Amino acid sequence: MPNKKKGKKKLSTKAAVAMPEISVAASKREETKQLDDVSCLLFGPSDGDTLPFDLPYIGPIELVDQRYSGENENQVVHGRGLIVTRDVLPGECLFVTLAIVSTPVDEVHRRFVELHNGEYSVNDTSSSGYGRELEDITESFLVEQIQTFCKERDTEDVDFMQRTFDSFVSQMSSEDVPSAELDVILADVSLHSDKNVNMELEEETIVNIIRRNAFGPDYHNYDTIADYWTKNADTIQEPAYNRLLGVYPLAAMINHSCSPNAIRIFGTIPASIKTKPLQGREVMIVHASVPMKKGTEVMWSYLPPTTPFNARHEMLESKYGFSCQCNRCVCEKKAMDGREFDQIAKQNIDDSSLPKIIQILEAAFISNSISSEAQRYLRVGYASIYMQYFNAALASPNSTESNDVLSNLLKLAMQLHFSFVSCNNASTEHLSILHLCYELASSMHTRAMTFFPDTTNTTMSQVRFWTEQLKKAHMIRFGSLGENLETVRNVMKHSRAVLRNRGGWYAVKDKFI
Ligand SMILES: C[S@@+](CC[C@H](N)C(=O)[O-])C[C@H]1O[C@@H](n2cnc3c(N)ncnc32)[C@H](O)[C@@H]1O
Repeated sequence: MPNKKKGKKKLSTKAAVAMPEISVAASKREETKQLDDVSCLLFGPSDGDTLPFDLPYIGPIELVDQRYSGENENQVVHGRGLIVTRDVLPGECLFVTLAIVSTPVDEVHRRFVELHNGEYSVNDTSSSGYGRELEDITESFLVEQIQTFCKERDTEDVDFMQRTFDSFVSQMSSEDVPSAELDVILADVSLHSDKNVNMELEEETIVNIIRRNAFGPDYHNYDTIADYWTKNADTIQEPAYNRLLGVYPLAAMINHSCSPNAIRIFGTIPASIKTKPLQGREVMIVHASVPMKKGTEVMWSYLPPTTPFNARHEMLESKYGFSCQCNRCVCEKKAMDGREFDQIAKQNIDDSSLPKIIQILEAAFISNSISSEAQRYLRVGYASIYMQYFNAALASPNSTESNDVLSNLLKLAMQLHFSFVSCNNASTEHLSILHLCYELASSMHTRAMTFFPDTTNTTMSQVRFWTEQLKKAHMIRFGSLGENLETVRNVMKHSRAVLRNRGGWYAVKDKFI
């Protein structure tokens, strides 16, 4: 994406191009009622055939363009981006946007199986190694779809998706797109196809656009999905996702921070609803994950938050072409200053050495007088080690030994939880930690009931504490979900099932029992 010049420019809000049924966003933006409950996009509308709100939903956000004005040469610029137009609280919905192209999971699965004729050389324990191949199939499928859109744009009856798509491609493939056209993306409606848009895109250009702007599976990576498919008799029973890769133009305007303030989930508009162009389409729902002051830029993380500093920088440079200057990076860089945390964390780790390594890490944070803010950021970067430790503790056979070990683990877990709250609140990895802590606490409670009945009050309050934290994190990520606690419970069950049974968050894929 071009970062041409520095400075910041707020865009004017022109009326949206008139589009039947769904062209409501820009012109009505000011009066739009805050959307709190998106559960109908996750579980279907209660009346079965109407959505209780218009889509796309544009909440308290505005698009800004930092490419063209040049006020301050030293200012860090991210190109185009979104800001909030008022103060917002965690869990508030910022927008719901529709995918303009996506790769339905059943079609990708069909191609994957076809390629192998249903035969794979895998063993039961290790990763199947088919992840890269699955990614290629998915990506080329998306390229095909985009090429089809490009070809069909000249026909008389160009539909809503094609117009939106034209607009998106024009924004992404040219260095010189006038700012005013950004309103089109914000409104999720499109330029008219007689605009000067180059649709003769090389495959390489499309792949570049996809790699920087399409959104892949949320809880998973391609390896875990390929593993699941190759080891489960070619079925895609109960997929936790309907598409593997999707392009959501408005979401593609969001810049990266390693300590983000927004979080996304995906949903599907039920096929049963009456509004035709929307039926069955994929949506992305974005919520604030921390409090934001009016004018703050909306940012999320392009990488798993558990990636340590050096690895994050390499990935952001090579894939997105920028060096991150977010608060977390600045803070961690200062704290690291020649210290070897990475070396400690990279030691040959087996289950028995985990407590020692964590002890050394924690001691190193303290002995080097690392600020508590930096400690939290660093801890999140090394969270995989903590997860491994908690998993190992859970996996150990029931014993009559005292609950002290588990209780110390929960103290550590608490620190990690608070670190996620101030660094990557309600992220997939945060939810994983919370599910795990809940299991640790339950396991402590079960042991206490059998061996230490005097302590069951304490252990029960631990279970309650972690249940509450789980609920809170889910309600930030998924929104208020109405007033129906059953919906919240379902969402918690869903994330737990995805993470636990279907090889979710990959850093814990081998265990998480
Ligand atoms: C998905 S796009 C985000 C929208 C982009 N700013 C634009 O104008 O199209 C990703 C690109 O935005 C820029 N970007 C995102 N986050 C950034 C950051 N923290 N610092 C510098 N550039 C960033 C990079 O050029 C990156 O390849």
